[in-house]
Amino acid sequence: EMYTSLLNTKQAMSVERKLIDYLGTYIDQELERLEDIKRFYAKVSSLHAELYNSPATALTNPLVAFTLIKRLQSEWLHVVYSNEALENAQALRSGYEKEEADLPNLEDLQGAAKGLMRLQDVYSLQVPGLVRGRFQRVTNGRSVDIHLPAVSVQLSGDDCFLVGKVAYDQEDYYHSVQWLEESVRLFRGTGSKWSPENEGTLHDALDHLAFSHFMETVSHALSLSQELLHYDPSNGRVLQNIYKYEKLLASNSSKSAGGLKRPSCKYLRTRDTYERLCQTRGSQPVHFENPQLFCDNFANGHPGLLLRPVRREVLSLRPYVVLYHDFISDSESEEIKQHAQLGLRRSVVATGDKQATAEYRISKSAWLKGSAHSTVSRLDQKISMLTGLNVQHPHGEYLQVVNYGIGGHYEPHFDHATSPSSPVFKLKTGNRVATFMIYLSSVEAGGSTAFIYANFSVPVMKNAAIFWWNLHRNGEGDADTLHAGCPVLIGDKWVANKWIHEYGQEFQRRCSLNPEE
Ligand SMILES: O=C(O)CCC(=O)C(=O)O
Ligand SMILES: [Fe+2]
Repeated sequence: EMYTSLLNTKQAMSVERKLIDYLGTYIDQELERLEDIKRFYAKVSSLHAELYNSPATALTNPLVAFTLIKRLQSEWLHVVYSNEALENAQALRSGYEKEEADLPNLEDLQGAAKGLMRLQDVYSLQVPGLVRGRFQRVTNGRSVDIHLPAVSVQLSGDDCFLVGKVAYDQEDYYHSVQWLEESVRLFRGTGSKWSPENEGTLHDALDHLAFSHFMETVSHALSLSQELLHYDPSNGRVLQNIYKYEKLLASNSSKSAGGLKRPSCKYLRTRDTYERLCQTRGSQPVHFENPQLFCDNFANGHPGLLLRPVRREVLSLRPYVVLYHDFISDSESEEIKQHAQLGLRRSVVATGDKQATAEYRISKSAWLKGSAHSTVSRLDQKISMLTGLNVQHPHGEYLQVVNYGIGGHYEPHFDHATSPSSPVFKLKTGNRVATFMIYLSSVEAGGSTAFIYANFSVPVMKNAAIFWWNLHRNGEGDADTLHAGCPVLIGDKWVANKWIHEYGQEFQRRCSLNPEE
């Protein structure tokens, strides 16, 4: 699952470098082989040009006759039945096979394509812009670059075909139409010139695009007719049409088609806010408007922090969210990422009493124990000094280091358990009362942490950390903490989570029966 973490995608780059070397060797050998064949061709054809005028005399020379017979008995045979082409191809293939275990699989490709479509949606990016390597949005009828990446590439007709096909196979005609339109445009532009690397052709793209348009139109027709039926419930003609449209859709689709709307609207209730917060950071906390939001140098009265207090910024009171600037140093960040590398596995989420992967959390994560790494244990101490909380296992979970991949994200969620059977309770130290999250990297664009109901988002700020309470003082989950990691638009985002549990904090955070606190 190389698309779920940029670290793995980086490793893919070195695999391709090796493949480039194999192909280079192959081309050299094939050119040499063709040179040899050309030499034979030139030899034989020039002999014929010389002797053609007088073949009868020429063959009276036994040397000429002998070489003719030899060529026809043996030389041509060797040239025509040479194994060299096969041997060269075989060498190329065996090089490729050596790397096969490290190559992305179909799931990676589909995951990467879905990542692109996610970025398209969340950041309202235009497909024609993306295809030209630009990150653009339409504002007041004009395409505006929302970010200029340091490096970029243009996509080919086949690249777009693939993204469109991934959408198509999911019966997501909203996306397939947009990507296949671009594919058709680009394939037409190349005059259907054959390329050995391509999977699709203009024909394939047209075929898939036509069907996508058809499905889109029928479902549009269906939704318009349903609206009409709402105003005119006894209209028999409309009823009949609806029946026809539904039959058409059902015969061409296993699920009911999503139609013109964007698919996967599980989070529809919060989606618009989420996307707005990802795009614009929402209505950011404005300190002068609310004097209770402030910045200070904070030592928490702890001797360990007195000489080096941490710059604290209170971002929100409900829920209570604070940002600690420069909580960690560059070298500590690098060390943590280094330690985590080998342990990175696809991130999971709690579903019932189990842990499972999910589309709504695309990243890889690793757990680091303080007892195994002195940097981690120093961070634990510093978190403890700042928050006054007991973060020792099992009162705090091990440090979870997360690396996001292509369009990697974590859709709106709670960090605390919302069901009594949640795996969070396995530690037997209660629910996750607080979250301390450290940003171990910066990003070029995207990837903010969005607090949906609180209506603000925190941009990725390298070495800073945010802290918030997940639970009210009465132990109930605080619904206002609903938050998300926005998809990373450009960059390599790393965070580390320290989840602190209820038990062990009884004297640091007193409980209360007041559900407001
Ligand atoms: O990456 C982020 O900004 C948020 C991550 C998060 O909420 C989590 O890992 O629980
Ligand atoms: Fe979270």
